[in-house]
Amino acid sequence: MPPDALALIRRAKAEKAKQSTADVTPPPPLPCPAFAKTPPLPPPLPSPPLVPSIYVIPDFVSQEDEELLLAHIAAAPPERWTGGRPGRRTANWGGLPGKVGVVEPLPAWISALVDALVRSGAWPVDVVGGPPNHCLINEYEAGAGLTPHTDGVMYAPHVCTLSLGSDVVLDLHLPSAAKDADASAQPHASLLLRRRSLNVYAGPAYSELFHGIAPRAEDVVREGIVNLTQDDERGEVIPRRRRWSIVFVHKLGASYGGAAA
Ligand SMILES: O=C(O)CCC(=O)C(=O)O
Ligand SMILES: [Fe+2]
Repeated sequence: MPPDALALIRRAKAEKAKQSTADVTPPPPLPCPAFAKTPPLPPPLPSPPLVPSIYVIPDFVSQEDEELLLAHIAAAPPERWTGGRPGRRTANWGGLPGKVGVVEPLPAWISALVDALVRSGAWPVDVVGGPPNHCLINEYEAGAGLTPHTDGVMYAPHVCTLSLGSDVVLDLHLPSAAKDADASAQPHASLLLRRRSLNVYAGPAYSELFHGIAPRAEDVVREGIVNLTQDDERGEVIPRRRRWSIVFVHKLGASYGGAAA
């Protein structure tokens, strides 16, 4: 081989090595959202029967913080995500839902949100028995639904859910109706979850009601939605967009890296 061909090969190899080092250099970490103005927990919603202990806090996070949260979600490694259901995929932090021992602490950007939940009163650590130790993120394609379900006995009966990216109507079903219901069944009551709002449900609302999302391209602001305010225009049609929900729970008997207590 002529000497200049050898030199060319060496240079190409060196370039390739440089390139692969560049590929594995991680991008600079995204800043944590500030959550500077999270509003306090309002009184529970005035309830029809069997919908006590439900709160919806509008504008829980600012637009800037929503953008940062979505950037963090977009930066999550693909292996975090599990799919399978049409139109929805989920990612978990703090160990897998079925594993009682929490095998990882929450990352800084999620911990910052946990601190905001505790500060605002939405997560009463003493009542729940500890801070949130598991975080689940759902990503819904526009119009996708969620079968009515309860979150189960593995968690303390207190959940906070932050809605991002789109407004959606969440339906609440009585257990008797929910047993055979699909997501499109007539609900007992509904909540309008605006983007950036926080939804809290606890106690009987956690244990006794099923919650689900009907698959549909748009929601209509209507009676039967129990958290409407004077500002919500009755009859307004709200097209669904891609939506993310960040769900915080406290897995019972869990400890970082340890076995079940
Ligand atoms: O997306 C939502 O608001 C509800 C999510 C939910 O119920 C769940 O992940 O268990
Ligand atoms: Fe749920």
